[in-house]
Amino acid sequence: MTNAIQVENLTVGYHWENGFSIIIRDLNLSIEEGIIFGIAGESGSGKSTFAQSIYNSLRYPGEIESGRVYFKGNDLLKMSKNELRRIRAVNMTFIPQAAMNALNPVKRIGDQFNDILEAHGKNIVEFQQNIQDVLKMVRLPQEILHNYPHELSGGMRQRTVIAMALVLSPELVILDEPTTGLDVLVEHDILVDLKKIQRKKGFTMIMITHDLSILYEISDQLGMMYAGELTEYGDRESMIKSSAHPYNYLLLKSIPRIGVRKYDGIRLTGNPSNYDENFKGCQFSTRCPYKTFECELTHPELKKVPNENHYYRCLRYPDWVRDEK
Ligand SMILES: Nc1ncnc2c1ncn2[C@@H]1O[C@H](COP(=O)(O)OP(=O)(O)OP(=O)(O)O)[C@@H](O)[C@H]1O
Repeated sequence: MTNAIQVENLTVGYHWENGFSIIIRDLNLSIEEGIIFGIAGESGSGKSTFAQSIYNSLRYPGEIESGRVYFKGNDLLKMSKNELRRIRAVNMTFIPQAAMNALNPVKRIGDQFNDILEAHGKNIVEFQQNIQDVLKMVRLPQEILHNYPHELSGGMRQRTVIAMALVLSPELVILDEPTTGLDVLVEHDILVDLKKIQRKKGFTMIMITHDLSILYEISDQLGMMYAGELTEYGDRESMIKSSAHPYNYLLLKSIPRIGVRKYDGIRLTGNPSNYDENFKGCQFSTRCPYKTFECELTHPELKKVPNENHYYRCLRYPDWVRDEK
């Protein structure tokens, strides 16, 4: 299996008046080509920082302290601005949070498509068919090319942004909360369509969202982020059937399901915290209902669930599962 992207020992933080705070510590992850990899976690866990870091688009006060991010064998973090410009949109693309609000308000959509093509030295006439194809894929009428962004609904603007990101057929698409601000049905439709497009085109998709239910619906593999660390990641089925980390388990339990009696077991309480450099134990232990004394002292190493493509950082697995029962 070839990797679309390989992240090694990534440590990222933000400068502030009194120093530098680490937000992501020593993160390692390989994402296979051609899959949808979802990343979930509560607000502030570092998902956006991670996405911007692997696209090498993190700006001050953010700074990548160390690490490597290999894409097609090259370390993205070592590339010059020109090299990055060459591969962005063409080989890999990033749809940041609230991207639909970043459409140019005074330019027609068609002209904005043309700007992308021009910026990458493509022949605008030759690529008109590509524009028509991607609009069809995201289920937008060709007429919107004559519209200004304000003439479109939020859902249509978001579909437009996705079409623009796909027009040059990138191999890797990173989406950060692609449907924030849209109503639930529109959000669901767009993400289901995105999965269909991904399957048809075969690109690798990394999708970040706090919406665990949709993430579990569309991802092939997924990871849970907590305080700047991946607490658990792996194949979707294994993550659903046998959560190895209490964080994933309790978040899954918190998803309300129609027709299913309300879960009345142990719940996730407390607020998420940032990565705490001075704390040597498991970052989740301050909220973990299954913790023991040891969890507060020892940082859990990454372990593998036997016979599964499924990894976790928990000192108490599988003991905590027995406690739950
Ligand atoms: N521009 C910034 N300056 C200083 N600190 C920042 C900045 N952006 C993020 N942070 C810090 O990094 C932490 C992680 O932020 P990040 O946006 O990566 O989290 P997230 O998981 O994507 O959250 P959300 O789901 O709310 O977007 C924040 O809690 C904050 O402490």
